[in-house]
Amino acid sequence: MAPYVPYPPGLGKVGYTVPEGQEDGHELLDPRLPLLQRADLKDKVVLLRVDHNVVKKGKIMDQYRIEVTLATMYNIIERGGRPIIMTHIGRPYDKKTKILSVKLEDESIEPVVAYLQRKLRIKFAIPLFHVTDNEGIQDIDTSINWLINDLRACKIGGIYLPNTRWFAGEEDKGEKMERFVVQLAGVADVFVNEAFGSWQPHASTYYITKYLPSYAGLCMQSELIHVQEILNPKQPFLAIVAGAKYDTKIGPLKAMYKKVDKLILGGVVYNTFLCAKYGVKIEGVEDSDIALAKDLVEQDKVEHKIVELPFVVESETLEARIEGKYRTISIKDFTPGKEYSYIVDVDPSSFDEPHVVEAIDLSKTIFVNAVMGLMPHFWHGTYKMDEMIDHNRGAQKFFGGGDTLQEFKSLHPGLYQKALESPKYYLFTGGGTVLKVIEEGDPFALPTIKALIENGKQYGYNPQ
Ligand SMILES: Nc1ncnc2c1ncn2[C@@H]1O[C@H](COP(=O)(O)OP(=O)(O)O)[C@@H](O)[C@H]1O
Ligand SMILES: O=C(OP(=O)(O)O)[C@H](O)COP(=O)(O)O
Repeated sequence: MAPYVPYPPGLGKVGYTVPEGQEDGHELLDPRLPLLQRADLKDKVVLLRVDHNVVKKGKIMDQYRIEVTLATMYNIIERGGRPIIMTHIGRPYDKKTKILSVKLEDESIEPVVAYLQRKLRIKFAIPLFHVTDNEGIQDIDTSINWLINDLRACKIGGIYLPNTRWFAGEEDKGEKMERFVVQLAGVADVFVNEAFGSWQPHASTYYITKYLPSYAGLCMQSELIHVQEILNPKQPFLAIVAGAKYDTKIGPLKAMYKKVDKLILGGVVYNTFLCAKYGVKIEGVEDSDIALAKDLVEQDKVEHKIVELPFVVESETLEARIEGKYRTISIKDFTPGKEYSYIVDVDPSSFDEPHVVEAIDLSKTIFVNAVMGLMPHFWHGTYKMDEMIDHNRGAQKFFGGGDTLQEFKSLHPGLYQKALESPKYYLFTGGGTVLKVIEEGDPFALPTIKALIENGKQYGYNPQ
């Protein structure tokens, strides 16, 4: 049977709850993208990939990325679908060492499931699979069939799979991936991708679309619409990029450089840039990473778009903020070969420098994927940055990234609440994904979205 349902007569083209013509930005979606609203869900087991990557050390840090997926869950259940949900938490697989380490206490989905149960008052089952510390989970074993029977019989509200990155096949490109993805496809009838933040082509985000009729969820659609405002920004356009995920951010950052009028860097990204530009050595920054930042340095010698934050905080330890063991240093004192301990924050006073104030105040669009310092101890730079950005009342402000949103919320709860309601702010669930969209020049060229479009072709999706 065709995996698509016609639009119900007399009701909206997009969703059957929203009258035609009133859908927010629907015309900005690629018509080839199969939409959740068009999926035939009745009595189907729906494999739902979300980005609930909100757990650190066993605790939920910010529920936002769970909350924004509730509409899709409701939609699925209300239309007769039975959900199996999955997300990744953290980065258990180290690409450099190629070691997968399962941290059962720290990176389990259990806190997310507990939250969902409290919030929705329905029961979720978490299947138990054999897991080892360094090899993760090899297989979805057939014991899951008991739970699927219960799911179909509505004895449970949903199944929530273990952290997708604990499965040996999730980030593999070979036989392990093939086995995992076929097993995943075997438990469901339909796949829905709601994980805007998870653009990396892994088994649960990308390869799964080769096997099941696949659709974009409601939050995914909204993000794909809004990210186009960054592709066509009002100028001057300022991007502030910081944080720790250097390996996935550095490539897209170079594309971002071409798009912006000004760029401010912080976190590990800035440390690496400083090493590449000034020839200094900073503890923890690897030579291979510095090499990747060299292009940016060369490009900036010509275009001068990077607004350097002149004062940074050096600390002898990463463990805590210990009086006497950290100090503010000026990049004016950098000379080639000079060695520094960890650089863990930008000093808030950097944001009082006239060239920095001007870059922020004159911008009409500001994109922020930036935790400026090592949390939780070195929050001062991020705190000041958020204040300075809000000070520019006229600019359209886009914050994106799990940690970026989490810190924004915890450092400025009032401002964060205001941002949720304000037309001047938009909060993206993924920061790296926004950078990736800029690199691709098109949100529908994200690997995960291209896969959904391909899937639509395969199954004869017709947007009319
Ligand atoms: N100078 C620094 N050294 C080490 N870690 C840092 C530094 N600055 C920021 N971080 C860390 O970066 C993390 C956020 O990075 P990332 O995951 O890339 O952000 P996002 O989720 O917003 O995209 C935070 O946990 C923070 O502690
Ligand atoms: O936190 C995320 O991205 P983000 O740090 O860009 O917000 C997503 O969960 C993606 O995680 P990944 O970058 O480990 O694939």
